[in-house]
Amino acid sequence: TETLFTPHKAGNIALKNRIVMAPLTRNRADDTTGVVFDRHAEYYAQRASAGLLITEGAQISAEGKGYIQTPGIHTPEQVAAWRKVTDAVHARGGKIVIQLWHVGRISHTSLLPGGQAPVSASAIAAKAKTFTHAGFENTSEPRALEADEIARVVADYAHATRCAREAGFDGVEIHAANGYLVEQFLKDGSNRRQDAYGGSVENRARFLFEVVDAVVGAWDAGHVGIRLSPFSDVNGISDSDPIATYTPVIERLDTYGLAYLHMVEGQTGGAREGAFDDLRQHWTGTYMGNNGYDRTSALERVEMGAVDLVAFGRPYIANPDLVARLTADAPLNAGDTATYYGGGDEGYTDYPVLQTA
Ligand SMILES: C=C(C(=O)O)c1ccccc1
Repeated sequence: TETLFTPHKAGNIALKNRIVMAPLTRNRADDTTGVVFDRHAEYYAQRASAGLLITEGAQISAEGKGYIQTPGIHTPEQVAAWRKVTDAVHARGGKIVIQLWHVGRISHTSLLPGGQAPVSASAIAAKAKTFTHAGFENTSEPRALEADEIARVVADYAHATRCAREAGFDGVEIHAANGYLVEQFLKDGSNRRQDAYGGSVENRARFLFEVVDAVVGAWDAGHVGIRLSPFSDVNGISDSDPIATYTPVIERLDTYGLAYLHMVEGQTGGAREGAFDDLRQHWTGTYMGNNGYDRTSALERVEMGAVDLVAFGRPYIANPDLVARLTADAPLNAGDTATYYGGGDEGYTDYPVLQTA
């Protein structure tokens, strides 16, 4: 039978086990250039025993940046820096994809070129905060993208995909979750457009599918995953009927033959709530479940076929050798929340591995 520790092929990506490192923003990249450092190669390589690593969100453009010290995947310097990470992970037999991120309105004028306003589906400010040089601040009032600007944003996703391929990644994950740009179009609480990108579910999903078409077109479906969070209201996002919105979206995504669907099962990093198992029925490809998994629930949901892969977030911050610990049913290190975001090696590359007897 399939267990947490048996191999699995997710699209074109062969995984040695079902354990995935979920995307985790850690705010340790160079804030001016968006490049990652040697410590990033060490951090990801330490965790290479995972079946799949998903990097922290990496912005696809300067406009897509929403927090201090998050990395980019859209300039030659960023590509060269990420190359060291993929080489280090591959040298340890690991597989790694990069999460393509555009924050939309979850940003601040101080983080954007020329102090410009963040962009979104509509000019509706999020009830959310972000990390700026002044601390934790309210996100800025966004402007609505003009219809004729959308093609440029979609092209930025394709460009970032080509950069990811050049940097040696095994694939990309489209960040379509957690209240960022794609969800700002898809969910009805943040999209009041009167054009072809607003109103009906089909119109609100138009941007999502233009992004999927562009990313798949820049590589191929088997190297592209997508992350959704239908039931999360993180970052001030909301949808009045997630089942009505996401059922047709997932049915149509299923026709692409993507590498995987990564589902945040409930509130991001919170309650496991919402009918995610109903939505799963519309997906025939590889399904990656995330949110609050522990060893027992991971083993159970893989063995009953509820999920194919399990993405662990916080456990991977403090346990580089999570696979060994889950295999041995060993205790896990607790994470130090004070060093989750920002800083250097402390609380990043210095967590201890299990001492084998
Ligand atoms: C990229 C994030 C997400 O997807 O929620 C994120 C950003 C900042 C802090 C935590 C998480």
